[in-house]
Amino acid sequence: MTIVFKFAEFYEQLLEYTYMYAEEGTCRLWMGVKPFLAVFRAQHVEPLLNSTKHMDKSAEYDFLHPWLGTGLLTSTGLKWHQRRKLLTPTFHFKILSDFLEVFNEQSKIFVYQLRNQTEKDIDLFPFITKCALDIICDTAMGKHVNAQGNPESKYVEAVYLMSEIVHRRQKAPWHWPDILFNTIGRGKEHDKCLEILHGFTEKVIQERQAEHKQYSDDISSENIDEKLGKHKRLAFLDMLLFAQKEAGLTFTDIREEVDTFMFEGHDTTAAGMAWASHLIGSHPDVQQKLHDEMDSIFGESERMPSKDDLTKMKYLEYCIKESLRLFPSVPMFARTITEDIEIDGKIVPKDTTAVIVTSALHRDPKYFPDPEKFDPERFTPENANGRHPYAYVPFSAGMRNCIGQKFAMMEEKVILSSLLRNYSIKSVQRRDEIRPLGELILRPDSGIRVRLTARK
Ligand code: HEM
Repeated sequence: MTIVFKFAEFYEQLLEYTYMYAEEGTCRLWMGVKPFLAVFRAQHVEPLLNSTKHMDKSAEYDFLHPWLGTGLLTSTGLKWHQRRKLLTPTFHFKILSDFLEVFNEQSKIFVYQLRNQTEKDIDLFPFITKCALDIICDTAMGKHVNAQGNPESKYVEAVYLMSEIVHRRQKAPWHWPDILFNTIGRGKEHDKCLEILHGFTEKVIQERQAEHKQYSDDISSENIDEKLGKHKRLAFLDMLLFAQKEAGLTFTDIREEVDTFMFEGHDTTAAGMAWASHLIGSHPDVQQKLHDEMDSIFGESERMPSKDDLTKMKYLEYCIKESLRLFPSVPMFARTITEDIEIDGKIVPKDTTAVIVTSALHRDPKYFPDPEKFDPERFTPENANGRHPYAYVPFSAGMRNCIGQKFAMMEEKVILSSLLRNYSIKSVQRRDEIRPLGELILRPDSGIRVRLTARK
């Protein structure tokens, strides 16, 4: 199926085509002279993601290279394998437990910031975003940027501007060549942002490196308490610095991984929490169950959640999963097909870009009857059991799945549970009044407008 693609509103057009070709579960598109295959049925997604061959990211990710280099998200081949092996232990249970402290500290600030925002219509999205940003700065770099208290941060501004510039460039083939991007495009603005972003991470890495050096070379994850002080929490950056010698990481290697975590690790969770708040605030019956769940775990206590408490938040987990079904933070992602592959009985030639459209995939009525309905019960073990494993992939799947998914679920549970323990949420927008913008992340076009009421 060949379709000429307009450039404006890429995501909305793409979704229209997925409705038109719902029967097929795939459709071929052209962006300029470049062919794409959109894939949005579980059976067709499986051979792509469950393969060790089609693991390379498509050329559109190259526009992230100036900022992220070839860190875990954008790298391929041997480099990706080595990095993934190196970084996987970074997400092990013990470290995530340490991060719980950060999530709790930041959620306290988040809830505190909202205390003067009750009984009026507010946009919750910026509050959630800044909280997520503070969390990722602390966990990835061990750096407090205090975005929640200091909205003017140049670094914070640059993170947003850069994501926006990259996304616009991806959609505009006439800005793909560097020469055109730098002359008629936003090349100058891009480079200015880059200077701020790299300047910031470089400074943080240098400071942390100096701290490690101060205690000689024998510092490791085992003796860090003794060397850096009992209360020093480990950040991803510390893990990279520990591994630096053995893995032969250069300063730039470290910077690209830190930048990658900064990019992948906060906008995604912020969008997830914002959409979840909207859906919960639009479904009083669901919210009542959540309040009951929180009350049954915490009673009158104001203590912060422990790991065990988080495990008990089953219904909240179903709500988060159902929100990510309807509004997946990463609404599409792409692979370069590295050798001919058969999908739905047809050969898709090597070098085609396959775009997995999660937003459409997650609305297949075969697996999710009445797909637009927000129904957290879809994710109870009984209801999820036996569902096609590729029908729901908000964190992608296979070897290149999201390395941060446990971190993300934990963060979302901590922040949303704090919100629910302290406030009732009423959405003041209907779902059809919010336009989801399919940029690098799925964002609401005009924020998430709610009215909060204090519960205590
Ligand atoms: C709700 C939150 C999140 C969602 C929905 C999400 C989703 C995804 C998806 C769909 C991919 C695959 C992207 C692609 O193939 O282009 C991915 C990859 C990745 N994510 Fe996440 N993510 C989330 C949170 C996080 C967090 C919190 C971190 C880090 C702290 C993170 C780090 C990464 C990295 C490094 C990759 C690349 C993995 C690789 O290629 O080996 N993500 N994520």
